[in-house]
Amino acid sequence: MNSTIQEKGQISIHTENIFPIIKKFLYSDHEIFLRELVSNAVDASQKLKKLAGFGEFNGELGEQKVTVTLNEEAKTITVSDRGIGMTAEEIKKYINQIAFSGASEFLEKYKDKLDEKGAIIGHFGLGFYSAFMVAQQVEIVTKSYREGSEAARWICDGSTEFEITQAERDEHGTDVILHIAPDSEEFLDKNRLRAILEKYGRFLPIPIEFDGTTINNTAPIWTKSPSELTDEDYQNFYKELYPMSEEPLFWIHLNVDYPFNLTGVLYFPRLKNDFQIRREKIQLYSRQVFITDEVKDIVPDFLMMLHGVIDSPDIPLNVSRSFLQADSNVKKINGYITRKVADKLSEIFRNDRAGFEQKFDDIGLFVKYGIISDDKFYEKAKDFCLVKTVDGKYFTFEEFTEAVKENQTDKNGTAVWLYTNDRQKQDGFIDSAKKRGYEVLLFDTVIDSHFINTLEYKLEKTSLKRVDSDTFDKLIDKGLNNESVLSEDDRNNLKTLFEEVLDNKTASVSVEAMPTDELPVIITLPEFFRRMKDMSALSGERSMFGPMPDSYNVAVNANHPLADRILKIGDAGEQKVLIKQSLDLAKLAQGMLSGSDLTAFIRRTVETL
Ligand SMILES: Nc1ncnc2c1ncn2[C@@H]1O[C@H](COP(=O)(O)OP(=O)(O)OP(=O)(O)O)[C@@H](O)[C@H]1O
Repeated sequence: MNSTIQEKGQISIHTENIFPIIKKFLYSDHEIFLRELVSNAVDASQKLKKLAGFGEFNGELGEQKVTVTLNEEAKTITVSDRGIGMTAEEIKKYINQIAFSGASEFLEKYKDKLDEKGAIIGHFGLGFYSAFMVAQQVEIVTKSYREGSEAARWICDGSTEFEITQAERDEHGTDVILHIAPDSEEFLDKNRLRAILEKYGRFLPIPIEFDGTTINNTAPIWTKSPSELTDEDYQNFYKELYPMSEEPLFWIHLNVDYPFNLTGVLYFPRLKNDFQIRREKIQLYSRQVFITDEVKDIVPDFLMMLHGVIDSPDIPLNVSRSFLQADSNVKKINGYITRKVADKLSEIFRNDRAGFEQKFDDIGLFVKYGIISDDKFYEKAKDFCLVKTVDGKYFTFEEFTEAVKENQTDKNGTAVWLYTNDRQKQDGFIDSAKKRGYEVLLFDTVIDSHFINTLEYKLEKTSLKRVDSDTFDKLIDKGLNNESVLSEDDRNNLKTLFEEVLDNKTASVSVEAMPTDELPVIITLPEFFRRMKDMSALSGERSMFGPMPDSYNVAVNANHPLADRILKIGDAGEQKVLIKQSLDLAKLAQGMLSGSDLTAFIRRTVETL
């Protein structure tokens, strides 16, 4: 080995010493040094393969792979490739100038954001110099692929001074040797290194060898053409990504190269009702290098319920997250993915309606979330989004509008869609609705209260009412008033009697002429207030609707024989008991009776047996 110093020099950069800043800046993410060095090694290998392909390199290509070696005793980590290598001149140009200026430019640009942890996607742009986050000295031993090149060694200890000497090396390629600093010895651990390599490099296009094994799949399915792939390939890849998950429902292969470059495979997981815990499963890659699985701001919120991989070199990685949302490529990418997802769902809907219905319980949450949050998605989804009745029948919006037009249009020409959010609790109300031939929809997922609002806003002349929000004649008010068998005086009397027993200022009492086969008293929860309450409960906010009192209506059926009996009963005590009993029955039907009220009700009922 020739150790005569050929050149010592000073790297000219503006920042006096950028390394402490690098350390501070990337404090939480030191491990990315390995991603940067391995990516450089992969790039160098691919460049040589390309040159050989063009006929510009006729030497021995050798097995193109990148090897990572850990030497715990010497406290070094070495990244080796058999790529294009560098001449001493190229080291000066690429490492001393480009890499250094790249690093200082990067820091210059983002130093205002030093405290904003994770502000920059994947901390891209730092490249080779990220080695100094963990190394006290970095050594490069390299030989260019060009014929007659001499090997060179570059050493730098993290100051702006470097040294270049001649070196011994038979084959073209580069070794980057990191002499790990005392405060970074955590990286001198085999398992830790393997974990980092698997995280960032599991789909790199050149084999990465570590500790005798290859850690990566060099040709993940998103880099292939859909025509080469079978369903099994997609399913296997899903298992590779998420070994613990259930099988996906279906998938979309993304592949576009104009006006931006993007490939990927997105999977529809079985979501059921738990969309919160399944978020952040999409992995973002840039040319097969893992960047992040926090794709918020890159992918529309509702699409984050999907799983899979997106690979795009056109997503700017060295900008802060707030910039990202405004980036025109990111906007276009969002639009493209949304469109592809909607098209896929539409295709399944058209080609296999039965299969689509079967899957809808799993994807309904996703489709509804999309409809709520994205107008463009709504424009497509309105034709395939389904609503389900309590009898298990599925309808599109248009089909349902048509199905209920005849029987569920009120006197103002508004179609009324009835729904339940709890078929057990609202069983009596559902039953009454069905007796009248009404269809009752089932809206019992976490986002249905938002979905209902969106539907009402989007659909023309349609209102949605929960089955227990009004008495049946008013729920769909067709303007056909039942005759009351009671006089007006009797009705007023009855109202006062009930108000006295009820003794609740937030509830209102009305006496209505209902069919005799309806219950004597019905408690309804007005749609508007109930919805406000539901929404504020869902958002968890203490909004202006904060802890709202239960507002409900008590409707006394004037035509029920009990009404007449109550009025005619001589004994005031007995009258009170009868009113109390009928009120409690109505509360019971609404699930509103509990605690001491329920106990008292049971005692009273037992006494009458
Ligand atoms: N293993 C290597 N073999 C050959 N050349 C290399 C190798 N590593 C680095 N280089 C050269 O050094 C240059 C600077 O590397 P650096 O990682 O700082 O930036 P980059 O790879 O160009 O960009 P990025 O910021 O995306 O990493 C590279 O462009 C390349 O020319």
